[in-house]
Amino acid sequence: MKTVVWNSGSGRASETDTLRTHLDHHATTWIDLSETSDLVDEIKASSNTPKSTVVAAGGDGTVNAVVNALMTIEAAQRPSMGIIPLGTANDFAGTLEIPDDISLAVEILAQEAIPVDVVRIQGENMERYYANIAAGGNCVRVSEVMTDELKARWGAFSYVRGAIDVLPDMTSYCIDLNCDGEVFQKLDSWAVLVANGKTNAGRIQVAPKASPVDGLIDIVIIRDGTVGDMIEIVANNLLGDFLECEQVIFRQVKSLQLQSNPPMRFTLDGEFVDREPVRFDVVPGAVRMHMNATV
Ligand SMILES: Nc1ncnc2c1ncn2[C@@H]1O[C@H](COP(=O)(O)OP(=O)(O)OP(=O)(O)O)[C@@H](O)[C@H]1O
Repeated sequence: MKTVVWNSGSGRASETDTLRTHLDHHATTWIDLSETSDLVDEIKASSNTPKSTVVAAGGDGTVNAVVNALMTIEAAQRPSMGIIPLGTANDFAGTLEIPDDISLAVEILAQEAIPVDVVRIQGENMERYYANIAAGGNCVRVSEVMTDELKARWGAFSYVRGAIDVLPDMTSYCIDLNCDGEVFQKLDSWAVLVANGKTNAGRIQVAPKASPVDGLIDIVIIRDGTVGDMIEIVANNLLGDFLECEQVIFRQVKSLQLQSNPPMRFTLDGEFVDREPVRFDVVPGAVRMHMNATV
């Protein structure tokens, strides 16, 4: 039994009809994320056994919504999860090596589901989950300047183009961190990434060593520096070894506590969160996902 959560606002939503032709014979319930007022209730009504599967047919925002709904279901009853990458960037699907081609992605749904980590994020009166990456600080400002027009014009380079726009006006955040007991105080920083998946903002490798099945979150802190330092980080990021840069702190941990002045805003799986997170914890193997078993 399958429930498909699709999203008429996702980048490749026009291909949902093709997906229907592949899945309709599986007695499938379809829920449009942008129409539903209570995704949790609808999922619980249609898929409430560990033998059922909830498929997120959309981008990272849709994956995020499904993960949060599934985490409200007791672990022993939690359905497995599949992903059909019908979004624009589909960063988490990329980490799980799920192909963009719909018929190939549907074939992956038949593979055995593997327990995948998710991350719990907490702040004042706020608790939620994400699958891929929480990006805070100036990354959020880059996301803000990334208009649809800029994305269409610059494609895969739109994030670099957005970073160049933000460069002259970067905010410096003074942060205190506790990474599994290792304490850092008053670090002047530009950005904090807390990663379960490897890529963000359109397949940019911001956490190349992250694995969603290792029981750890990858913390990447980009320290405050000069414009030259930032250009070096971006250039090394494109070449793939930026974790070695002097301006970068990299840790793999189970939990992170964070305080920032000024308060640091975050995006979770590409969507803005309105409250400041203060704690991140990996929840190992929380959701069984159909994926390429070699990941
Ligand atoms: N939980 C949610 N409820 C309602 N709408 C959502 C939710 N999450 C995301 N959206 C909105 O749905 C739209 C599409 O999101 P989605 O992330 O699935 O596709 P995308 O943006 O094309 O893909 P990607 O994030 O991979 O680039 C966005 O406008 C997003 O703001």
